[in-house]
Amino acid sequence: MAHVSLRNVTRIAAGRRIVDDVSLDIADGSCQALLGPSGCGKTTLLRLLAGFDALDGGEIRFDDDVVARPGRQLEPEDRRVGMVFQSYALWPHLDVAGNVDYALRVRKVARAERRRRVEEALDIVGLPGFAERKVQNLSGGQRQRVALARCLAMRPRLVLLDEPLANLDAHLRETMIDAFRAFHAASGATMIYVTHDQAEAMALADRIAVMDQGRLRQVDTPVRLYDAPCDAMVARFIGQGQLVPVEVLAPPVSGWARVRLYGCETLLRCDARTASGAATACLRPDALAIAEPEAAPAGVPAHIRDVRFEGASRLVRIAPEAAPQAQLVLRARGAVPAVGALVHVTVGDGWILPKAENGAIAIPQAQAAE
Ligand SMILES: Nc1ncnc2c1ncn2[C@@H]1O[C@H](COP(=O)(O)OP(=O)(O)OP(=O)(O)O)[C@@H](O)[C@H]1O
Repeated sequence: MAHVSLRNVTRIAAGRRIVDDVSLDIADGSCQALLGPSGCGKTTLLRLLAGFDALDGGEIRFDDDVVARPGRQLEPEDRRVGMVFQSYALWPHLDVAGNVDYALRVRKVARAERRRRVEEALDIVGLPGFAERKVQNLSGGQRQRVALARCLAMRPRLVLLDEPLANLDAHLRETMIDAFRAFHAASGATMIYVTHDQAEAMALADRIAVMDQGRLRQVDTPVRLYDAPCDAMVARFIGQGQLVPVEVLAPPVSGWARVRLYGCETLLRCDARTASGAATACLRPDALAIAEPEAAPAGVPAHIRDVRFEGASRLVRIAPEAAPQAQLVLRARGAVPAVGALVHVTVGDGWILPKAENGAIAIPQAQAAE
């Protein structure tokens, strides 16, 4: 286990700051996700942690050890870091036990201890009895479990995972999330999990760091990220957030402010520093609902533009009467009036984005997991 600390970490490539002044504390034994769109710098940050790339500025520490700073670079093999990649990186000519055992043999761990660790690791990842199977005959999910077992057997203090489920189909991904949780519980290692899939990050991580263009936008618990995004990028990226203009009518009371939204008054959650005046709110499809027709008209009058059947629910696109160009999406559970019908849309929940201070984005930098 290790407490990981990054201070002003910067990596420059081809004249660009592809990791730009990243500071982050990751608590001992926690699972930290790095989440962001393609090209935002997550893999580069992971490579800096592993020691595959050198940084151009800042410092990385594992507990009290400085493992990287400009001019000092601890070799990857001396960092006690385990890696799990989307490509599995298994030896095709070895059987399952041979793969799990390989690095232990290189490190000259005693035979009895090796056998015990391999057996234990295969049990934890759900592959008991697979020791003598050839890896070529395993499915993608089983191969990834072997890669996890190999990592577990090494007892690393830090495990770096780079999109480990990207090659698996949706159903397998679900079951593998349980395997990762078991892995994390059994190893007690600090985990840093890179993904562009927010559902994966939410299901696994204690904390999520959202990255964009080399920088951290928000570091928070999954619940806080969903409920209180710090800016427009995070709001849109997480949970299909939709940004709408509102007018805050009065200063907030106990975290709620009265706002005017498309001509209707409603209450939205907000930061205590929210001021009256123009603001932007984040509304999620699940928090909007079509009012019952027999109820007294309340909510935002809007026309139904489009309905998409999704099995358990319908995704409904609406255009507010007060701003027909603005389209909002809501998720409805029951029957939906026909396209073109006028309905009233109620807002069950919404969040007013904090204002940027002095042109900079107000980033909540939550401390490492308690
Ligand atoms: N050695 C390099 N030289 C030049 N540019 C690089 C180098 N390595 C990465 N980049 C660029 O830096 C940016 C960040 O790359 P990185 O692979 O870290 O992103 P990512 O968030 O992991 O993306 P993905 O999810 O697509 O893997 C990209 O624009 C990439 O093209």
